[in-house]
Amino acid sequence: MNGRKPIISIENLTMNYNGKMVLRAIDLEVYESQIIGYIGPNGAGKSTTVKIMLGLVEGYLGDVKLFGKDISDGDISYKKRIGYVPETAELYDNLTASEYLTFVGELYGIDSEQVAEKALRLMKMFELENIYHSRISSYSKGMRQKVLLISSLLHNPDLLFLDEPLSGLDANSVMVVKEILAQLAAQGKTVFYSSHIMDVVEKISNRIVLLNEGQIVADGSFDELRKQNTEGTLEEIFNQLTGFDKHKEIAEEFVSIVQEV
Ligand SMILES: Nc1ncnc2c1ncn2[C@@H]1O[C@H](COP(=O)(O)OP(=O)(O)OP(=O)(O)O)[C@@H](O)[C@H]1O
Repeated sequence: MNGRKPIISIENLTMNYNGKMVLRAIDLEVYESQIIGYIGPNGAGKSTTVKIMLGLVEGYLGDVKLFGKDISDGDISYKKRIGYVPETAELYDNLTASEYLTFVGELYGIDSEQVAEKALRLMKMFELENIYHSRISSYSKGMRQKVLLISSLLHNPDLLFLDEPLSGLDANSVMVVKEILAQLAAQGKTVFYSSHIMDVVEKISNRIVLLNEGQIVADGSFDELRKQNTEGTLEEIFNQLTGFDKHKEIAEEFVSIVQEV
């Protein structure tokens, strides 16, 4: 792609859990400034792919390179260039956001005063400065999500992995976060984004990768996917490419069981 080097380069990635093939020879190259919407049915293998890239899952076959270096070569310095927002995070409830974010920033080697100040400024942008010194246990779901997002960005990473990053956010906050991601990408950052919310993926990603049963079954911009498929929305393309057309029957049967009393 224009002679640029890929930020993520995955070749022939195969993963097997106790004899069950979860990833089947995936090839994927991701370039800077791309916002990848990584989608697929439950159990398709999305989290497994991300966890392998984060160095959290071993035992895979194939090659995974981040920033041009093989992640299995023992040098984990690449992790300093990565930010990660997991779907379900272990936030330390008994800490305040100030304590938590300072702690995370220090892990990334940022001076504690500097990180505390940066974290407070970022909290202010989300109108959370008043609770900066309150325990996270008192936060709402959306507030926690914002703290997680801030924590993933404190060290100004080049590659951001996000799992349902808009989960729990109100409509206004969604607009802000979508814009933040777009602007980060415009600055040359790469965003790898897993979500089940199709209309958000449709709008936010400049490239969509659809995984089904451990294989990539579609890869392109939303417009490209729409041209290749007869269906209109991303939700409909998703249904079509994953061979799912039973939502009405399933709902009818479900409701009829509910009514059996
Ligand atoms: N540690 C594990 N041990 C055994 N099997 C696992 C493990 N982790 C995941 N799997 C299996 O691998 C498959 C893919 O799981 P994965 O979590 O990657 O899917 P996903 O696409 O992220 O799904 P979801 O949309 O539900 O989050 C599933 O069948 C799951 O049961």
